[in-house]
Amino acid sequence: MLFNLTPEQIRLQGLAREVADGFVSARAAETDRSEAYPWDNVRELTKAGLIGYTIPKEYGGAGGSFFDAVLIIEEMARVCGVTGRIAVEANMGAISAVMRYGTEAQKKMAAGIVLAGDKPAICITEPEAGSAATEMTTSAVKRGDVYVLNGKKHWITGAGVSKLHLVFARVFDEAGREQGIGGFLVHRDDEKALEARGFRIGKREPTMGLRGIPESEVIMENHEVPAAMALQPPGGWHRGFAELMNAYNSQRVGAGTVALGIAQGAFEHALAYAKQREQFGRPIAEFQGLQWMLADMSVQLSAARLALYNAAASADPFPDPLLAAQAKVLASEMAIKVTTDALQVFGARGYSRNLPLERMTRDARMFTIGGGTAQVLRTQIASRLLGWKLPQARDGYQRQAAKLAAE
Ligand SMILES: CC(C)(COP(=O)(O)OP(=O)(O)OC[C@H]1O[C@@H](n2cnc3c(N)ncnc32)[C@H](O)[C@@H]1OP(=O)(O)O)[C@@H](O)C(=O)NCCC(=O)NCCSC(=O)CCS(=O)O
Ligand SMILES: Cc1cc2nc3c(=O)[nH]c(=O)nc-3n(C[C@H](O)[C@H](O)[C@H](O)COP(=O)(O)OP(=O)(O)OC[C@H]3O[C@@H](n4cnc5c(N)ncnc54)[C@H](O)[C@@H]3O)c2cc1C
Repeated sequence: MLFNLTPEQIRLQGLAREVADGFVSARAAETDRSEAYPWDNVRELTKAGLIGYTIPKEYGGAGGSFFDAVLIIEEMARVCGVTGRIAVEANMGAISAVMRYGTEAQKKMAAGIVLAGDKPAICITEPEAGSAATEMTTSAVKRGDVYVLNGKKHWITGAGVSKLHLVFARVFDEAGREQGIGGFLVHRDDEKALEARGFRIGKREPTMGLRGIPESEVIMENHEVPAAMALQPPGGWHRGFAELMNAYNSQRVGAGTVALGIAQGAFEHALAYAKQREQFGRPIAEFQGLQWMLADMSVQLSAARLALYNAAASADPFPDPLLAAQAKVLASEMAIKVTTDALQVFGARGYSRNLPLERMTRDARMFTIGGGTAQVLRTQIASRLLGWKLPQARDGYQRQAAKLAAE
């Protein structure tokens, strides 16, 4: 075993499994069917201390590591992908960026919101800036002691249920000069009041899987954010995007872990069913065709788990970008294959909505897209392996040369 869990981690994993198997599992099918946010699960996780587990002790959390969070997430996702994703955003991504880069006041505010049961929303993607996130046009213009935000984000996980939002925007100073990309904290405590101040939730996407959590637009029209709520990483605005994305690597590992958990859950169902279902007068597990499928599933699960654990353990303070991207590509592609094969083991029953296999297959499909597509992450991996910048815009290399010449 490459990773020996500490006694505390074994306890944490056991607690997470108890909550997952004892409470979350029973509500997973209904969460998918109703497409309603599973507030009961959130309450149960909050009660167990699994929401905001990575928040430092001085701000009221357990001071857990990203590795600890991965243990929690895998257990939740094994039975319910949506709850796995909630555990990601309540421990990684936006909250981890605030806890690292925020002012005292920002940290206290964010910790209080999350520990009360909120899963923050991270608002990066725009209709015209998906993979090309640096082409975002949402602007934050300084005016006295506020920043005025204008723009539209879409596919924002939890928009409409989340209270804390970390909005990425292009920053301009009072003279209209561009400074870089930064983060802005918006607390949606009073929905109506915030709407009146130009921050509203737009239309919800009807999604293929992970249906219990909304994916919606976030629209900002002259929304004023106090300058005290600007999240400026230490390198300043011009390093803002790079440093915020560095924090985001934690969420990439988290997303990969949800994929792992879903696949692990599907595999466990398939293993049990193969021993129980009989055809030709014997258990289908006696057929070598299925034995090798089960063996391959376990091989892929082990590889993805090791890559994710390794990426999580590399955190200093955030997971290494290369390890995070490699682990997410491996886990997300593995989960599509493993859930599909697990469904196959069930034959027609797997295709029925009466069993969880079809839900797991739909849920697993997201992870080669959200959090950076598998294609874009491969380019990031290649860039770091080669030690080269690999600009993707047609004039990228010319722009790079001009920038170097100007420096
Ligand atoms: C980074 C990209 C948007 C490509 O854009 P560019 O080619 O314009 O940018 P780069 O020159 O590659 O990067 C600029 C700067 O940032 C640094 N960077 C970029 N990514 C990382 C990272 N992950 N970790 C650390 N640093 C990073 C990069 O090194 C550059 O810095 P230097 O100038 O070299 O010092 C594109 O590749 C990309 O990542 N697109 C995907 C966007 C994405 O992931 N969106 C996620 C939205 S949230 C979400 O989907 C939630 C779903 S979930 O399941 O949780
Ligand atoms: C369920 C779900 C939840 C999400 N949650 C959030 C969230 O909470 N917050 C948030 O900000 N965003 C979120 N997203 C958005 C997600 O980050 C984007 O979908 C993703 O970054 C890709 O952008 P896009 O969908 O616009 O695809 P595009 O960028 O339009 O890509 C389309 C296709 O082209 C390929 N492609 C694009 N550029 C390249 C390239 N240079 N090289 C090779 N191939 C390329 C892509 O891989 C993809 O196959 C979520 C998405 C999903 C599906």
